[in-house]
Amino acid sequence: MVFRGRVTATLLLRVGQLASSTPKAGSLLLPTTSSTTQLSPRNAGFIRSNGSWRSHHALFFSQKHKTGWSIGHAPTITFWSRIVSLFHTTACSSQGLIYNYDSDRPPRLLVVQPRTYPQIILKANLLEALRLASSLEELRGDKAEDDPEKLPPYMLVQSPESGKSRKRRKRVRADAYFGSGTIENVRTQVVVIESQDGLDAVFVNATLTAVQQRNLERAWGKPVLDRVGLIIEIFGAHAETKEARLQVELAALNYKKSRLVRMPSKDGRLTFGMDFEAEVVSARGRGSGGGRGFISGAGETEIQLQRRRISERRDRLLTMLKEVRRTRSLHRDARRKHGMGGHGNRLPVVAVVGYTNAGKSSLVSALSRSKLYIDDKLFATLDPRSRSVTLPSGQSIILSDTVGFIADLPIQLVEAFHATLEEVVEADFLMHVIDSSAPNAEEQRLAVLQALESIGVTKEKMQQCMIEVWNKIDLASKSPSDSNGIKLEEIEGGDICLLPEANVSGQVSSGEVSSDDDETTNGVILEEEENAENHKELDASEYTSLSWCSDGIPRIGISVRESIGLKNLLDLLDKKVVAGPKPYAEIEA
Ligand SMILES: Nc1nc2c(ncn2[C@@H]2O[C@H](COP(=O)(O)OP(=O)(O)OP(=O)(O)O)[C@@H](O)[C@H]2O)c(=O)[nH]1
Ligand SMILES: [Mg+2]
Repeated sequence: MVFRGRVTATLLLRVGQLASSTPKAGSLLLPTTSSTTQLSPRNAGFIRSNGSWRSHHALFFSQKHKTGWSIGHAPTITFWSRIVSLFHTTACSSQGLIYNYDSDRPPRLLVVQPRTYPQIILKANLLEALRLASSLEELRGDKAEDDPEKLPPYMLVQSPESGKSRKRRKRVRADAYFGSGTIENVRTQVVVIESQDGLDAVFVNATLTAVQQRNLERAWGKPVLDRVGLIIEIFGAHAETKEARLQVELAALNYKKSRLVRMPSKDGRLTFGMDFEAEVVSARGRGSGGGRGFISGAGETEIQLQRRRISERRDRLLTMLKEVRRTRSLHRDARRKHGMGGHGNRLPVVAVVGYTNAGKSSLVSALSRSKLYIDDKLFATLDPRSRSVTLPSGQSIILSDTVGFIADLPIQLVEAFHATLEEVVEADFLMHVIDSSAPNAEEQRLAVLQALESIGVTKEKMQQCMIEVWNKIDLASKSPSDSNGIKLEEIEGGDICLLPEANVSGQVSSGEVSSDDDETTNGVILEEEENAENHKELDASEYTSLSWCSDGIPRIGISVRESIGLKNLLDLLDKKVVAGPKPYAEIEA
């Protein structure tokens, strides 16, 4: 047995060959994927008497590494259990990064979705919001999307940013984002849901300023998470490696820095931080020391102190990240030069990019015949993983699975994950995976292209080095969002609250709530028709063979799940890699 490093951080255990059998209640599980195995709160656990996992950490691991479990022999259990309980204690006390929830009891959220037009985009946005909200729920072990009844309650509300007419747009209220009618409608629903099922927080699927967030929290009497905050929180919950955890913490710090608010601390004193029912104050206005005006400056105001603390932590994180990245970069270079089938030659790297949940990891796994972590949830992959693949011509390449993008990707995450995303910028070729079954596939495609541009991938590189892979063509003709227990028929009225189907009775209250909306429906229909042209459902058969986008990027339709089109894709990739970076039309000519 070998112990290295600090006990609370990482414990490396040499796990012997343990008896392998069906897990029994009370057994301690240890992963045995290799002789040296990392034991952390997420990869060791007990089985309860009813057969379920004792904690979500263990469940997390069990989902992720379906192979390689062993059951410890009885005499070793007491020893191991002490170690494991130590980790459980550490893990169970951990909290969210942005919003202080107990990781053992992720928050129950009410999703507030501002309306977007046309309806198909609203459907897609709402589905995404629900998936984001249930990402934290999944930590409990429930898979909300498998069961519509477990979807969080949601409300469709008037959007100040995308009203039905140009006149209504840009009416975002600087102090509270929404209009007073909408705020009141949400408040009513918060009270109803709270009294029935309990409610911890409200998730607004939009980007809010600190002041807007604080005022909404006051109006609704609940903590409010905006899109950026929730995405960072989900990254935090899914981060596994040291680098990912450091990067997420950095993103959370960047987010918090711009949102320092005054709040009651545990001892009742008002202090600065990020929390519910806090008060935004200016740096000078209410500082505990330093006086006012030109005589200020003696000592440090409270907000300065908090900012300094954040900056110091940020510097520490950056130093730690630098070290972790240096090691990873050395490994990467070694792998490129010698590792996978090379004779000292650098293998071409193909970065697999795309919207989150498009099927990137599934594709890399299928092409390389290896097992990467695949899950039907947003941001399943946070660390780049590389696998080698031999193309039909005999040329070997490295496929690099990457973190997924999302529309309105928080800038804090882009900055923090800079090094991870650098792999994409440096890659020789890009394989852009698109979920062709998504109702807003085209919007997702554009969001990814925009994100790629923002991290430094030039348009020229996209045209010369990219292949578009339209995945999930087995689903493209179905409409998955319709079967998710989401009801949208009633969106023509005012703000509506919809609960998951099992609870809907008596809760659909479009007639009872007041509305900010003073529009006639004429404008809606016209605009929807105009836009609908651009958002036609995809016809799967269109893409089963190679075709070209208008900008010259080759696109091909596949289904990883049904193994359709994978051979064609390899042939296309082969052509592209052998020809080198040039527009596909030139390769064909
Ligand atoms: N129906 C269908 N499902 C697929 C296909 N390819 C992948 N999936 C499913 O899509 C879900 C997401 O797959 P992943 O490979 O984890 O997606 P990803 O793009 O790596 O997602 P992130 O890492 O979260 O960004 C999983 O449930 C897969 O089983 C396909 O061709 N057809
Ligand atoms: Mg993935």
